[in-house]
Amino acid sequence: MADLKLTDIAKTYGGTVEVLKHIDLDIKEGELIVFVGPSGCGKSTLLRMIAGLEKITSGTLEIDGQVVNDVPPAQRGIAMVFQSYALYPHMTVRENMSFALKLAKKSASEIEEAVNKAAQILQLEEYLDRLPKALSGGQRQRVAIGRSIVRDPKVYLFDEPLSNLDAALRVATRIEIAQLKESMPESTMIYVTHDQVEAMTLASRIVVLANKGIAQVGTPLELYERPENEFVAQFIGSPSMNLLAGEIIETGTQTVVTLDGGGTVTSAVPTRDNEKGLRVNVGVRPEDMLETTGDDYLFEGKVNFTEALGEVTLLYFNKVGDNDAVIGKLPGVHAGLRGKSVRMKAEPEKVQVFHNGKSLYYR
Ligand SMILES: Nc1ncnc2c1ncn2[C@@H]1O[C@H](COP(=O)(O)OP(=O)(O)OP(=O)(O)O)[C@@H](O)[C@H]1O
Repeated sequence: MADLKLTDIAKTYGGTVEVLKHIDLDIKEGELIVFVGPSGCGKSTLLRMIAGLEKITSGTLEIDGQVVNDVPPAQRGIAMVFQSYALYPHMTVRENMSFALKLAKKSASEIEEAVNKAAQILQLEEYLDRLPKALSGGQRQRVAIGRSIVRDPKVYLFDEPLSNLDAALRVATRIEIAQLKESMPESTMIYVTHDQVEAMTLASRIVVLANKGIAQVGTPLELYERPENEFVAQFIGSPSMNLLAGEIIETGTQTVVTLDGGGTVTSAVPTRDNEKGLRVNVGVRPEDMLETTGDDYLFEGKVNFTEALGEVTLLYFNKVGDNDAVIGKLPGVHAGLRGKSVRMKAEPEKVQVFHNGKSLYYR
């Protein structure tokens, strides 16, 4: 299938509205790359430039080593699946899936073979003679994916394909997409989503877009465990990672930080001698905060509010200085902690250290 290489790509609308700049990205055959980022950060724009539906303002896009900036969409070997399925309502599932192949003047037997194969992969065999209106939302989305599969594209592009589905169907269709990817290990896929769980579960690598550029590229666990900057730290994971301001008091293979709120914490992020005294933000995820009665706490605060979600309880503490309110997430039910003062600690491996917004882990 295909490798993609994006080099210094930029997009400006109407000569003045700069949306993306300096986008460098290597995508290898067989990867499922997910673009995430805040609303308006340019995810769809980047996908549409790859598809050829939007002009690339500057930079180069290569597919399998060939620069395709000026190659029309139909000749790029790309298939795009949209959030609105865009099925032809008066055509059956079979006709919808055959349409592009008919246009491409394929023979009847070739079309039949391709449609039957796609229908089998997507478990649509029993619906082939139905009209779209007689299908559920999830089935319609499968037909939309089927229309791409029959064309045997080099690259699949998905623009929020599940966002019109209800919660249960989203989960079921997400798993189907994951299985579809497993059944086509060599196909390259790029997937835009707002949904963190989709990003974490589907991606071989996630690209976080923010401030017109790439904030970080990495595997889901790299982004979760070692975010490069505070933006990614707080964008990935829910509730967001807590950031607590403090000062480095011990450097070395482990770093000790005293926090403005009174606590102390050890991080497995190493620091250099000359970084003693540096002002930093310590980052700890709510799920990595552990209750303690000892003196080795990083944070002590009154629980203002609790939310019991069944499997976990969220604890909402006071704000500490300029930072956001601290949130803890304890397994089980702890509604009784409301109004109490609680100490929280964290294991050194789970503690990030940021200076000027960037993780010291990556120097
Ligand atoms: N044709 C256009 N002319 C001018 N600006 C545009 C045009 N299309 C998109 N934009 C702007 O480009 C920016 C990026 O839009 P884009 O749709 O790529 O973002 P997105 O990350 O996909 O957003 P969302 O998550 O909300 O779908 C937005 O600020 C948008 O207003």
